[in-house]
Amino acid sequence: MSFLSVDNVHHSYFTPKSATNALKDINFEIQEGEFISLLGPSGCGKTTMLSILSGLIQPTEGSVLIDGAVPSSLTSSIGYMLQQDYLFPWKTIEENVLLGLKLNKQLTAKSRKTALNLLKEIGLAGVEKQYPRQLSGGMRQRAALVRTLAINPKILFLDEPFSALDYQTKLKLEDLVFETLKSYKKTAVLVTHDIGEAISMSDRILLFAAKPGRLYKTFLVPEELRAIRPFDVRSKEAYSVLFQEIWKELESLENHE
Ligand SMILES: Nc1ncnc2c1ncn2[C@@H]1O[C@H](COP(=O)(O)OP(=O)(O)OP(=O)(O)O)[C@@H](O)[C@H]1O
Repeated sequence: MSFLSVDNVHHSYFTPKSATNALKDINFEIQEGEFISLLGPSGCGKTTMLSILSGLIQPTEGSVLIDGAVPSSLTSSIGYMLQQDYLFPWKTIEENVLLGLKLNKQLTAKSRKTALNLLKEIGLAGVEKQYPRQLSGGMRQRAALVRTLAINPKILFLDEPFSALDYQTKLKLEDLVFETLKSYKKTAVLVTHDIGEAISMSDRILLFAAKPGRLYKTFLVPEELRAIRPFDVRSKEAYSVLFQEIWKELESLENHE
């Protein structure tokens, strides 16, 4: 059995005057430890898919199972990393990082030590007593990642977590997040508009199309690219080949709109 399964999911948004078919006939599976990207044009249902996977909304039809259970956004088995870091400005980095543990009643001497060690591992030693405003955007996103990992979630949902960062910081953080998630053997689903980011971080890419939102095509990232860090992936020939292939599919989708 797969770690995560999506069976015949449909989702529509209803307003008094209209109904939007946001997702139609979605079926896919994810294995434990896999890194999957959801890629596609604006409005193809990526965010809706992520909200359904994380239990934030219920699909109009169909079902999702994660580790045998219906996902719930209220459990600590699901972690998020979003475009904004959502650190509390009045709390120190240490307090922010430990907050999830506290709220989930998981804060012990051991879990505290693990979280603070992770902060060091991720290059944030010495900022524990500082406030978010004293840190750069990239450092704040790293702190947000530690806060997410501290609760030891079974799966992480990453909703364009690098899109608000400058290009250099984004590339560095892609490497760091990739290496951290691989070393902790985490399953992850990334929503992105960036083909390069999807190829360099993922094991598989699910390309969605719009109107109605649907899973259009799946791309398996070649083994040789999966074994190396994202920055190095970008200089490989297999990367350029896959980039062109996905680009052409996106262009043909736009021409059919
Ligand atoms: N709360 C809502 N009410 C009504 N329609 C919605 C709602 N949220 C999304 N939609 C519609 O559902 C469709 C899918 O939207 P969704 O945000 O999931 O796509 P997306 O691929 O994440 O887009 P983007 O890349 O622009 O963020 C779009 O047509 C959108 O307008």
